[in-house]
Order: sequence, then structure tokens, then C-alpha cells
Amino acid sequence: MSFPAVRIKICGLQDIPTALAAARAGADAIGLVFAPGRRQVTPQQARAICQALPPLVSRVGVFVNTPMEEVRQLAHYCGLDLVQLHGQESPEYCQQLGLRCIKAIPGDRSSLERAADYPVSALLVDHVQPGSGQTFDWQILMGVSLKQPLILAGGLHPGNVGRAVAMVRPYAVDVSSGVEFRGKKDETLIKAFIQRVREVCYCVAG
Ligand SMILES: O=C(O)c1ccccc1N[C@@H]1O[C@H](COP(=O)(O)O)[C@@H](O)[C@H]1O
Repeated sequence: MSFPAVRIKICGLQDIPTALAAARAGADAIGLVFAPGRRQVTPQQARAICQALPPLVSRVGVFVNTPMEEVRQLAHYCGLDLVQLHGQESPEYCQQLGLRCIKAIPGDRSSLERAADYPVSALLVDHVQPGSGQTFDWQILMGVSLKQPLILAGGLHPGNVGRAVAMVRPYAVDVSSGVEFRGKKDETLIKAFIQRVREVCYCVAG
């Protein structure tokens, strides 16, 4: 059985060589975390990475409850293509921001029921603790039809992404912890993750 090409985002990049390696390996998007935490990048780092990346690789900034004007300024300064809102941002916030948005929601039924309210380019369904390398129960997505394209995230890695794609058939997948070794992005794991997604999308039964 084959599936349409699933897009791939590699998130939490913090240096140019690894970002270029992810792009070379076939990543469709790279994520830069502006929220406080161990993967946070400075605006200057993010701008340098965005400028170094080749064309046709989406530059995504990850924010958590950041004031709107600050998000706009950072998006402009760094050259972001999209912003991923991973906090309690409202549908009105997304509407008024004036940028292409991905809204992240936790993988639970009540959040999914409210998802239709978000006027965004895509919905990213993740574990309630983002960036933690934990999966949520993908079963809750079975039979759910979302208005927006679905990006599956949370605890994905080369060993489970094939099953996740076959089960959920998302528009895209997003990974951070699952392509790290001892807390640092690992180019071999990035390549293995992308290769696995490509395999399962184009594997033809029989
Ligand atoms: O990666 C982070 O540090 C992070 C911090 C704050 C908000 C989101 C963050 N990452 C996003 O979390 C998911 C899944 O991460 P993981 O693969 O389970 O580690 C992914 O969408 C990242 O974009």
C-alpha cells in the first residue's frame, strides 16, 4: 500500500551545519525554538540559520505564549516562513497575528473537539509536554476528520514513525527528541527518520 508523500519537519535545530544536513537529507521544514528551554536559539542564531538554508525548506519558528508583536518582529528579523504556536494561544490570537500559523494542541479529545476553531494553516497534535520525546495515544486520531492539515508530533523516532504514518496518515510529521543522541541532534538519526518516512510512503504492497 502506498501513501501520498508525508512532509517532514525536523525541529529544535541550533546550528547551521545540522540544519543544512537536515535539508540535504530531505527535510521539508526545520524548526527553531524561541521558547525558553534547552533547544532555545537566539534571534541572531535563528537569522543565521534561516539565511544559510537553501530555498524550498520552510523556516518555522516555535513560540509558547509570546506576545503577538514580539512574534511578528522575530518572524521578520529571522525570515521565518511560518510560526508554530505551542502555548495557549487563542483562535483570535492566530487570526490577528497576520502570519502563517501552525497551532499545536495536545493529543486529547477535548482539544481535538476545539481544533476546528483555529484559523491556521495546519494543526500539530503533540504530547501535552512538547519537546519531551513522549508519544500520545494516536488511537484518538482514528476516525477524526480535521478541517486543517494534520502534523503528527510527540515522541516520534526512526523506530516508530513508519507505524505512526501507516496508522494516522498525517499531512506531515515533526520530530525533535527522536533524532537526538545524548541530547544533541544526530545527522545519522535525522537521515534514518527521513528515510523511514519515505520508505513507508512509497512502499507498494505486493
Ligand atoms: O523542542 C522543544 O524544545 C520545544 C519546546 C517548546 C515547545 C515545543 C518544542 N518542540 C516541539 O515539540 C514537538 C515534539 O517534540 P519531540 O519530538 O517529542 O521531542 C515538536 O512539535 C517540536 O516542534
